[in-house]
Amino acid sequence: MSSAIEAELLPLTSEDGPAGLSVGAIALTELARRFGTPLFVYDEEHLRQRCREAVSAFGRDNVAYASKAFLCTAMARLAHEEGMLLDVASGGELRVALRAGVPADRIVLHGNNKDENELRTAVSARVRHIVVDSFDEMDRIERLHAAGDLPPAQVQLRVAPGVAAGAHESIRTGGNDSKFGFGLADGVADAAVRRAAASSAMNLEGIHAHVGSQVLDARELAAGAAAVARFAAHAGVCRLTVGGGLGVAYEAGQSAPTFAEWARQVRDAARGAGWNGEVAVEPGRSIVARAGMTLYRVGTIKRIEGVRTYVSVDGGMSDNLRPALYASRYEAFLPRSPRSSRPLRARLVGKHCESGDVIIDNAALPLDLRVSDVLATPVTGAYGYAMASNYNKLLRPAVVFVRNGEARIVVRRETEEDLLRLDMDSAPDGVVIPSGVGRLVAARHPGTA
Ligand SMILES: Cc1ncc(COP(=O)(O)O)c(C=O)c1O
Ligand SMILES: N[C@@H](CCCC[NH3+])C(=O)O
Repeated sequence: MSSAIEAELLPLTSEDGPAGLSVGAIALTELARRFGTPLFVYDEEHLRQRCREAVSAFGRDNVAYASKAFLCTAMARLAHEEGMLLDVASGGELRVALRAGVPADRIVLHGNNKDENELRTAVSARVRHIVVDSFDEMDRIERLHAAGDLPPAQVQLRVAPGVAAGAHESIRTGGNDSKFGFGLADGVADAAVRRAAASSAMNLEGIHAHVGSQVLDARELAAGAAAVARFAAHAGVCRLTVGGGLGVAYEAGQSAPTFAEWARQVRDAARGAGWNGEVAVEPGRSIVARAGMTLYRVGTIKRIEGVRTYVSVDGGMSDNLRPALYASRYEAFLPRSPRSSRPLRARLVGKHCESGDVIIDNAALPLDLRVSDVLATPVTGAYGYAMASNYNKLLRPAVVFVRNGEARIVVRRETEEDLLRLDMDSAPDGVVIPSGVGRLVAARHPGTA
């Protein structure tokens, strides 16, 4: 644990040079200087390579990038250019994908509680298919169809196969006790197939399931695939989607299956269960996690004799919620000296007013770490920016793509003006109205107290 950061945790174009670690042929310290911190940096070449590997393992029409892991128009465009479909899980994600120019027939819509607007937008845009999650959603699709001139929706049915996997309880989805999908165990999935097949508002093309996320053993994904494949074969549909879930290494010593291994395992499992068609997947984390890292600046180092050392950086749980939510582990290193050994033990924390604002408990760090150093946490490309918040009114970081010596901001850093723009009681110049706010609200919104 005192050794230098492992190359397997860094983006593919990482190189050690006189200015320290570079990604996409730009030194990370230079990126921090130019764009400020905290900063999300993505290796564009790495992103593209992961997309290509996934497409080559599963086939162009069988792999959708699960955009919930990280989405902006640049990412949507990149995944589309590399031949992937795009999985969106809300009207907002759908909007970004369409704005990026991804054709609707390369987009699939998910969600356990899609509202009428989301469904109307998806059906009228003619997305490739909608993954239907409940009978209430079928009611909505039928109402929309009956009310207007919308075509029948192309649908797959999400089932809960009774197989759950994943690194934490909160990210396991496929069990019988799940908010997602029609249960196989209680026969509800059979009823859903009968209803969808009989409805003139839906064209039932397939069965879908997703057992969970951050799964490092492909056999667990294969077990889920077998359960859902058996059902799909019996349902007589022509498409089978087994979701995402392939894990990544976050710490030294971990390893994850390749896309080719995942493909082999789920295909064999599906075939063994009587499914003769193709198998589609929706990887999110495994496309983007290792391509991205976060750069912070160290602000304070507090040594408590006989207790521990705290190292505070300028971000925290607002840009990486995963440690607080799932006890997820990360590593950290100094981009100025990536080969340094890391014998110092410290709790790496953020700047939020909360003791649980821990990025890495017991982090391994170099002894010469000092205030104002740029510190990097690798493998933050998935569900970092995507789950970022404004807690304590911190500003969401900028996101930069780097490639061949060029860096481009794909999402700009939030500004205080952005925050105030949503605040209905702040004056136009950003000065908060000091008194009478309650009366003002009442006058603007009749009916409020
Ligand atoms: C339906 C569905 N597909 C795909 C994914 C992507 O999962 P992952 O990022 O683990 O690959 C998820 C999230 O876990 C999901 O719920
Ligand atoms: N947000 C989770 C994964 C959820 C996957 C989406 N179904 C994570 O950060 O690991």
